[in-house]
Amino acid sequence: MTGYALEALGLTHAYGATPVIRDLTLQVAAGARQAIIGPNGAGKTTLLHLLTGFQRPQAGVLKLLGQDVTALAPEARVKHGLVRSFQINQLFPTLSPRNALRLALAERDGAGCGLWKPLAGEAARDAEAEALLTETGLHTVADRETRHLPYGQQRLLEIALALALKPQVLLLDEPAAGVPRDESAALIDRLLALPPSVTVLLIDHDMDLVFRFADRISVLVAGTILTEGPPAQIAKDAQVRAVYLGEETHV
Ligand SMILES: Nc1ncnc2c1ncn2[C@@H]1O[C@H](COP(=O)(O)OP(=O)(O)OP(=O)(O)O)[C@@H](O)[C@H]1O
Repeated sequence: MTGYALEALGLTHAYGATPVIRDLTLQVAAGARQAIIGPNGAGKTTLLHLLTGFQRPQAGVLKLLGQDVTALAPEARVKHGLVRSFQINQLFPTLSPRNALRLALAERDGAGCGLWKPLAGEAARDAEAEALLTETGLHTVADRETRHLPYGQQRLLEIALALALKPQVLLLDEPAAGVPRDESAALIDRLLALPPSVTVLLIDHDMDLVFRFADRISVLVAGTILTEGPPAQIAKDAQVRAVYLGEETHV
């Protein structure tokens, strides 16, 4: 065992003849709060697709808890514990957080349908749903229709749904994007309180969030990791500053 929850070793990916991810190596220690930042077009979305399995690398290996998962389909990676937070447009707008979580938990356990195993494990799942509601602070709005929730709470529900899948590694793709300022502090507090047993890899543009959340930052530029280290080191890195010079975000 290497002590890494997630390892991408020599990943390479091109769209047609254009290489977008170039011999990229990224190692995320078990229990880490690691972030990937990078300017527009650096390859963050492509990397996310390679990690989740929605795209296949042309070269390289992806390991989850030391096990090679490069050939696994997205659903199989989820079963192995690599989970990406759900996207808002995948939420059922008329379901409440409580019912959305119950549904996700039943689906996870293969109890979503089939009359022959009606209430199997239901009480345990209900208790799990309540725990997730409390953990994400959604217990106060547990029975409101999702479409009526403030946007920050909708994004928390995405994270609760991801946690329902019992991730070993949780991938967060811009979890605070579009969340109004007055709601984002509460969202960040919840992210900071995620269970320490879950390794988190955050991919984001939002420097306030990244620098508050991460204990390690990897800087992706032109498809490869330019540099990485603790936030204080990245903040004063001349190369990183040069990459962001002229952009609105300040490192
Ligand atoms: N499906 C595609 N076909 C061809 N080129 C693509 C495709 N998707 C992305 N690209 C190109 O690959 C490069 C990296 O894109 P990607 O979206 O991965 O970067 P990003 O860091 O997520 O960018 P942004 O921060 O702007 O979302 C860009 O030059 C982009 O134009």
